[in-house]
Amino acid sequence: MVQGTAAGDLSRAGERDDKDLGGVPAVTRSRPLEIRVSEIFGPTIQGEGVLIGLPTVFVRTGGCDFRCSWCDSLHAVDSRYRDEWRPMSTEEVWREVKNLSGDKPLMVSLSGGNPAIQPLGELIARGHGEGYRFALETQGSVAKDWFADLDVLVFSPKPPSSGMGTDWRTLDACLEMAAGKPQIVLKMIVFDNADFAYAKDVAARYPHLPVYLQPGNHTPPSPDVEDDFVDIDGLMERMQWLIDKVVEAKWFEARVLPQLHVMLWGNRRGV
Ligand SMILES: C[S@@+](CC[C@H](N)C(=O)[O-])C[C@H]1O[C@@H](n2cnc3c(N)ncnc32)[C@H](O)[C@@H]1O
Ligand SMILES: Nc1nc2[nH]cc(C(=O)O)c2c(=O)[nH]1
Ligand code: SF4
Ligand SMILES: [Mg+2]
Repeated sequence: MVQGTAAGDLSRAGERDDKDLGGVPAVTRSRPLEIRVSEIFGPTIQGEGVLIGLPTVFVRTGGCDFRCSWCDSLHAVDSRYRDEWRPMSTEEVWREVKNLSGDKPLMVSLSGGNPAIQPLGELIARGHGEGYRFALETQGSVAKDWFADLDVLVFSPKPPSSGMGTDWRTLDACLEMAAGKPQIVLKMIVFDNADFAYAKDVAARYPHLPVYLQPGNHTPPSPDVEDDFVDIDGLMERMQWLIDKVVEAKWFEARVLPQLHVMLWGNRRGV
């Protein structure tokens, strides 16, 4: 299907492969949009945030417009690993999801990398037709019109420790795109006091959104190292510190959750 959007339209960023001549598409797209996939795995449990514990298949897309200092999924971010990423049609991704779930509808989590830079609208429509549900994890740096078709949208704006900035206009645009159907939540990673203050600021800006706070994993995996060491004691200390902060601030609407999959399986991929 031809996506007839104007050049520079943020809602379609990353979906164009036609030559652009001053806003006039010179080549009509003749093949379906392809999704850049790093890995598809599951069912496992959702380890983070509002859907924690729910059996889920993950579609992790390749490529990200951010480079967080502590990213735990560099194999889906750093272009050094792009040889591992597969361009797949919606139908191919869909077949793999169905195969993994044994044809029984369940929650599909779209993560990455930044899945918002991939053409996922058709996949969501395809899955909905068969009773599957879709959650998206994104930092809120790219807005897409298909956000409105999701079931759950997890915004994870990045705190100071990540080394990334926040473009509030883009975050606002993402929220506007998603207005209506999806359940929208904030999931914020906290490593230190500055991150905690940032999380409070974001929550104050969007007071209608439920807040999930997640202690940062200071031992994220390196894609080049086999050893998947995780400092669980350190994670639990940070978790307790974060709970103390929440209680001290009387922030009684916030929920504090660990990364359950990291506690269970460490930094292993595909779980
Ligand atoms: C790998 S990201 C992919 C989706 C999207 N790019 C994003 O950041 O929301 C999925 C989730 O993992 C979180 N995350 C990444 N590295 C982490 C770390 N070292 N400790 C805790 N959470 C982390 C992100 O903040 C995000 O909420
Ligand atoms: N079990 C499990 N839960 C997760 N929640 C968010 C994940 C992610 O990397 O996006 C993730 C993941 O990789 N595994
Ligand atoms: S935005 Fe998400 S995937 Fe991208 S670098 Fe940050 S944590 Fe990793
Ligand atoms: Mg992860």
